[in-house]
Amino acid sequence: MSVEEFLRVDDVVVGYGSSDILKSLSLSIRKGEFVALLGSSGCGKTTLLRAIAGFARPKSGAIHVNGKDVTLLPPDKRGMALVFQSYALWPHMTVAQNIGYGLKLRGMARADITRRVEELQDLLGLAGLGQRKPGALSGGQRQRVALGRALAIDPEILLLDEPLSNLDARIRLKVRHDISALQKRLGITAVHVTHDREEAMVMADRIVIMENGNIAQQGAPEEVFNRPASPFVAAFMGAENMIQLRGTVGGGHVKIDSSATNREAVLPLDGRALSDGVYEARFRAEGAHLLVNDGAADAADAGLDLVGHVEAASYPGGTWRHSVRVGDEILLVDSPQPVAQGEAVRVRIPAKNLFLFNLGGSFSRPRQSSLNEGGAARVLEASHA
Ligand SMILES: Nc1ncnc2c1ncn2[C@@H]1O[C@H](COP(=O)(O)OP(=O)(O)OP(=O)(O)O)[C@@H](O)[C@H]1O
Repeated sequence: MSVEEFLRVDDVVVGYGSSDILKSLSLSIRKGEFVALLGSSGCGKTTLLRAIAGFARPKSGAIHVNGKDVTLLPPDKRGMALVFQSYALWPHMTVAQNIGYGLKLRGMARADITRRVEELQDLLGLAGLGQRKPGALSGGQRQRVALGRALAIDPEILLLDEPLSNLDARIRLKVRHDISALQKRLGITAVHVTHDREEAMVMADRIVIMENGNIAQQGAPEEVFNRPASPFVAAFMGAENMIQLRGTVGGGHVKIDSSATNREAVLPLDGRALSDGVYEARFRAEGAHLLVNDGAADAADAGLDLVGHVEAASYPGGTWRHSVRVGDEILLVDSPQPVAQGEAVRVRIPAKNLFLFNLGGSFSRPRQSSLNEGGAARVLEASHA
């Protein structure tokens, strides 16, 4: 185990009954690192968190913390704390009693518990609320009490299972910030499960994108966002516009053949692993420019031009969003100005905003990634490590 690694998950297989959800998954996390597990519903994020916490026993593989094998240790012997989306606070206990609960279980002296609870209340902006019951708190305050209860036991590792998903948008931003600041200040290693891409981007040092019980890609937020390794990751990171192109590779460039729906383009390969053939191209609505199709020469910078017409425009705020028909595809493209329905347009995608992946076989319409199928509510243990 290298000094860098603090939490290591080695080839774990975890399943329920005969079906394996995590299929030989490995992951290592540095001390003090904040890792977000991101992925579509049912891909195994919570299962991984539960395995780390000790609530799901791997069929094979091992989990180490600071060099020690914890695979068979019960949850309360792992130096970890888990915070759920449902706060699971004791309704009959006060804020102070909830926060101090784990310490009482551990037999800490009453005066020490009082001191520690007060410290945590101050740290979490809950000073003065110690005698309230959870029913008399806002959602954000309740989640901070849950966090306080988790932190009271001085965990080395904080496991967060969508702790913000029950909060309204404004409070969510605040608690998001609070958790990040606290985690950095205390130097705790954190693993955070979320569906929310932006939340993962702003909170995490590293994002781990999961797909069907495997890791599809991991890296710093900007790396995963700007250099997705697969169509799935690109789509998951918001590049949901998808078209097919044909091209050839040579001299550090990829030459995109012209077609009924795109002009010829020569783009720098820029590290893309491509070979001649058919490509799945992906880009974000905000990554393209919408130009009235006036037949003007291409701009000097490398990019791809698609040709189509506007089918609809709406104003979600900030910029106008257009549905643009390009051949058989409907693409979403943002623009600071509205463009009228029926207008012929060019969709210009700068090379750096275009994600290209080789497609095996012939020129056909690939299956759309289904990112958020399912979504059935899960029932989690209302206990914490
Ligand atoms: N106790 C269980 N018994 C049987 N199957 C389960 C159990 N818990 C989870 N599963 C299944 O394991 C798979 C992965 O579930 P998991 O909760 O890890 O996914 P997730 O990525 O956290 O999903 P979500 O984002 O919806 O919370 C799903 O197909 C789920 O139905």
